[in-house]
This record gives sequence, C-alpha cells and structure tokens, in this order.
Amino acid sequence: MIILNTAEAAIDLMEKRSWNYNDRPSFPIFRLMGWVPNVTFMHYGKRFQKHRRLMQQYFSRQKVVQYRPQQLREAHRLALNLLDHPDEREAMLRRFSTSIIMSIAYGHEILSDDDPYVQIAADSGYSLSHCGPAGSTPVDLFPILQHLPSWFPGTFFAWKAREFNQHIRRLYEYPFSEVQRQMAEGKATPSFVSYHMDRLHQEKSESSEDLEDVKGAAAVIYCAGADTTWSNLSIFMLAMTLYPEWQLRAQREIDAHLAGARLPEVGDRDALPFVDCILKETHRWLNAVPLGIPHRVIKDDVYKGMFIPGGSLIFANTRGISLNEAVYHDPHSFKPTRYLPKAQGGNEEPAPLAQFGFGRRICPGRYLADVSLWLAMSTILSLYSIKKARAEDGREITPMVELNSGLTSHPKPYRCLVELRNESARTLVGQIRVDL
Ligand code: HEM
Repeated sequence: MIILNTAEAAIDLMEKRSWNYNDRPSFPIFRLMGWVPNVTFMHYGKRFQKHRRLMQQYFSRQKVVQYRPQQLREAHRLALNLLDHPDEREAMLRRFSTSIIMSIAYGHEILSDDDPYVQIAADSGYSLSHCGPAGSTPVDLFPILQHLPSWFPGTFFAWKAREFNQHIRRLYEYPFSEVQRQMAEGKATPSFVSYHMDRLHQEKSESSEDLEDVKGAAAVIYCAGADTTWSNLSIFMLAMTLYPEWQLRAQREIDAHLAGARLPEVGDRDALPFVDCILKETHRWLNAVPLGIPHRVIKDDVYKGMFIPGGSLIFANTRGISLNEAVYHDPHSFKPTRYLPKAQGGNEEPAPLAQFGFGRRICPGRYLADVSLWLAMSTILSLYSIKKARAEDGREITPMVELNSGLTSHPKPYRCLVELRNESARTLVGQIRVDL
C-alpha cells in the first residue's frame, strides 16, 4: 500500500502519469454486496470508459446547470425541514442529498418518510458505512477469505456483505423498473435513466448489457453522491456550531447583498465570496472521503528515487493533503479567511483540491455536488443561527470533532440549535412554505 500525503505527489502520479495509476484494485466486498456493475469499483478498460461517458454526458459542468431548479427547491425544502423537525437534523440533511440524487437519477420526488425510496436509500447507505474501509478489509487483501466459513478469522465483512446484498439489489432493481414502467405509460419525468434509455432506443442498441450499464450507473450515482454530500453538510453544521464568528461574517455578507429580501441563488455566488470560503474550508477541515478511494498501479514505476511495484494499492490521502502544515497554517482550525487575499486579512492559501480525487478517476459528480452544497449552505446561513445546545443546567455543550469511518466518514452524533435569525428570515420561511 502506498499513501500519498501531498498534493504534489498525487498530481505527479495520478494526473501526470495517469495511464499507470488509474486502475482500481478488485473490491471483493463490494462485489459480494451486489454493487455490479459499478464504475467506482471497475478496472480501467473499455467498460470503465463507457460508464465514465454515461456520467460525463449527464454531469458535465455545462449540463449540471439544468438541475439547479431541483437543487434550489430541495435547499428550500431542507430549510423548512430543519425548522419543523429540530430533533431530526441529520435525517433532514440526508433527505436533502438523497432527494436531489433520486430526482436526477430517476426523476422521483421524495415527499414523505413513507416513500419506499427513503428506505431503499437508508438501507444502502447503512450497508456502505458498515462494510469496513474500502479496499482494505482482510477479505479485500486476501480474497480467498470470502470462500471460507463465517467462524474463520477475517471473514466477518464477507458475511456482512452477503447480508447487505438484498438491499443493494433492491436499489439497482426497484427504481429502474419504476422508470421503465413510467416510460411505457408515457409518464416518466426526465432523468438520467430516461435520458439514457431514450438514447439507447434511438441508437437501436438495447442489449441486456446496455440496460445493465444504465441501471448500474444510476445506482452508482446514489452510492457515490448521496452520503458524501450529506456528510459535507453535517461537517458544515458542526463547523458553524463551533465557529460562530465565521457564521456571523458570512451572514453579514449575505445581508449586505440581499438585504433579507430573498434567498440566495447560484447567480449570487460571485457576490458572496466568504460563503465560498466556508464551503472550501468545509472540504478541507474534515473530509467526507478521508482516504479517497484507492487506485491500483498498473506497472512498476520509480518516483523521486522510490520504487513503486505494479499491482500496489495507492491512496491519495485527502486528510493528509488537507492538513499539510507546509501548505495550511494551523490546519486543524476551521479558518475560512485563510483563502482570502492578504489585503483582506487572509493568507492566500490554496483552495483544497483532494476532496474529489485525482486523474481519470476524479469524481464525475463534483460540479453537481458543489452547487448542492453551496445552495444548502447559503440558504441555511441566510435563515438560521446555528448555536451550541445547552445542558439542563444551562451550560453550553461544545460538540467533539470526531468522525465515523467507512467508505465515507460522518461526524459522530452531536447536538446544536438551529434558530431563525430575525424577522425577515421568518418572512422568507413563510414564503417557502407557500411556494412548496
Ligand atoms: C461532496 C460530495 C462528493 C465528494 C466529497 C465526492 C468524492 C469522491 C472521491 C474522493 C472519489 C474518488 C476519486 C478517485 O478515485 O480519485 C469519487 C468518485 C466518484 N464519485 Fe464522487 N464525491 C461527491 C459527490 C458525488 C456525486 C454527487 C456523484 C454523482 C452524481 C458522484 C459520483 C462519483 C463516481 C461515479 C465516482 C467513481 C469514479 C471512478 O471510479 O471513475 N460523486 N467521489
């Protein structure tokens, strides 16, 4: 295993020598779980390129502009949900990211907790976060273990994966067959699946492999997009709880621009540079995917005098890169001003770049995720004060900064208060209620 702890090394190898560093290892755990086909876990090759194209056609920088109305609607719905369900903050943050993904992948709008898509998403999310570190469980390292009985040491995650298989297959099959049914009835809402099914139909290319590829690509959008976005939002709320001074500064910026007359839209982004600094710092301070997803080295190589054997697992260590003291001053502190020009009291530190990975494996959903996060953060900052909760004796409770680990990482449960900021926030929330 090779761990890259600087952006320089990750760029030198995974981008500049990408031909040699963009394979993936086999992930027997995910295969047992039923994530097949799934571009994230595919070896580099023709089928991988086909899947990347399916993604690229739908999530390019130009194409994602058309999903903004859905994202804005969900950001407003999130704002209402945070107010109406104060004890279910995490569930509501998760609902936000799941709703965007489900509506883009399958054209399905989640309106209530009884929706079967909510359960499907929750079961698959649970499976993903309880399957051990990606590519590094004993079964990943010694695949023979997957064939041994459950009492044999090191087989635990293989048996877990088999148990989760039913959840993952339901994620693949149920929403896809719903879209097929709606298309046959002429009632389908435009989505990733309907777009590619129409395309295949026009190209007269509807082999079972083509259909499996669209089905798998849609499921991977959920697998890769929902938990990561949710985790970033949870990190943001934690940071706002712990660092009220930055929250206030962002709110002053928003008020100066919008004067409480309306909520932010993507068109306001250039006028709100400090909100952008908060987004960058959220990515850097704690990471939704702290170790990235491992790549595999194809052939022997030498880097700065070090021998790298072909077949090695290679990790771009997002956490290490984000906390590099040679690049970021006082890296463990959440300090959005670090990105500002020196003339504005900043330190001109570089924007974080490891959070979406590197090279030809770079996250294809990054443009979509960026807008979802920005809209959710700027909407929440416009309307709410996020504060430390108080214990029964009135003392403030300071949350701990701790993450769970899995393929994606989340802050461990913490408490905070989300309160309407002022009268114009109350009016704006009233308007959202009417509009939705
Ligand atoms: C804040 C949210 C997100 C974060 C932090 C994130 C992070 C990542 C990272 C670190 C990787 C591994 C890159 C590498 O191997 O070098 C990745 C891969 C991937 N992401 Fe994301 N992602 C996010 C949102 C999304 C969304 C919204 C989608 C779908 C629309 C998506 C789809 C994918 C896919 C399909 C891959 C696998 C790419 C491949 O193996 O070629 N991600 N993501």
